[in-house]
Amino acid sequence: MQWTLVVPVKPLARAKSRLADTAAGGVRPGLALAFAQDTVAAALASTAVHGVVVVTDDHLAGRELAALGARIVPDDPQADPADGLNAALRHAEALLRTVRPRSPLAALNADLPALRPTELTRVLEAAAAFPRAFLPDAAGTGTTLLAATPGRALRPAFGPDSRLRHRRSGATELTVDEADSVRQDVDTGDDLRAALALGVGPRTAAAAARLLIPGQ
Ligand SMILES: Nc1nc2c(ncn2[C@@H]2O[C@H](COP(=O)(O)OP(=O)(O)OP(=O)(O)O)[C@@H](O)[C@H]2O)c(=O)[nH]1
Ligand SMILES: C=C(OP(=O)(O)O)C(=O)O
Repeated sequence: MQWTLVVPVKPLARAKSRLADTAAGGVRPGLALAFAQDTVAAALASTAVHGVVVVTDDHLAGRELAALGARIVPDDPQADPADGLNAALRHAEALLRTVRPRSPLAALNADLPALRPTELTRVLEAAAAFPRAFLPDAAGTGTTLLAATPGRALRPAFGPDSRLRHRRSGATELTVDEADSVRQDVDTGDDLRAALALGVGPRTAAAAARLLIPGQ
């Protein structure tokens, strides 16, 4: 099964607020962009991925991620800002259904800088067995990937406690061995250290080196 992935990217100036104690305001946008670049590059390298659609209103992120091979669509201009992420995913899903109605679709967070293509392939292959399925994040309360096979709606419920909400929505919780890099989202300084220990992509490695080693 060849998946289309939808990767949501919040405007970089507002991104990664929970990393404030690790990265100052001036460097956070660049770090968030590096996470998204490494996530999208790894996703495009998965043999189970047909293409990546980035949903974002951020012009710089759109330009840089298009350069990697992603297609860019804007957020829903009518959306309630309180539900920005899920509204953006539903909007991209609706657009995609008109272009590729029979494609399996998965939403993937943009903050997975350690993502390995082979591990993503493993997760998508597991998801193919269920109408809707999701992967909990490393912290155990959130979600990093939500998948829907052809003919099924994603029905995204990302945000605080999304693991519970996705489970209650009837999606199957995936248990996949050797998929730590797909679970390791980065919201906090501890998450960033865990991702660095797993091994991050080149853009995050460069951005983190500037961050953690002053003067470099
Ligand atoms: N297109 C789009 N993506 C969003 C929006 N809000 C969040 N995202 C993306 O959704 C994923 C999870 O985002 P959040 O955890 O809500 O935000 P974050 O910037 O990663 O971190 P915090 O600011 O610390 O909450 C990331 O890939 C974000 O870039 C939105 O309003 N529009
Ligand atoms: C939006 C989510 O991700 P994060 O952990 O980045 O808040 C989520 O887990 O549903």
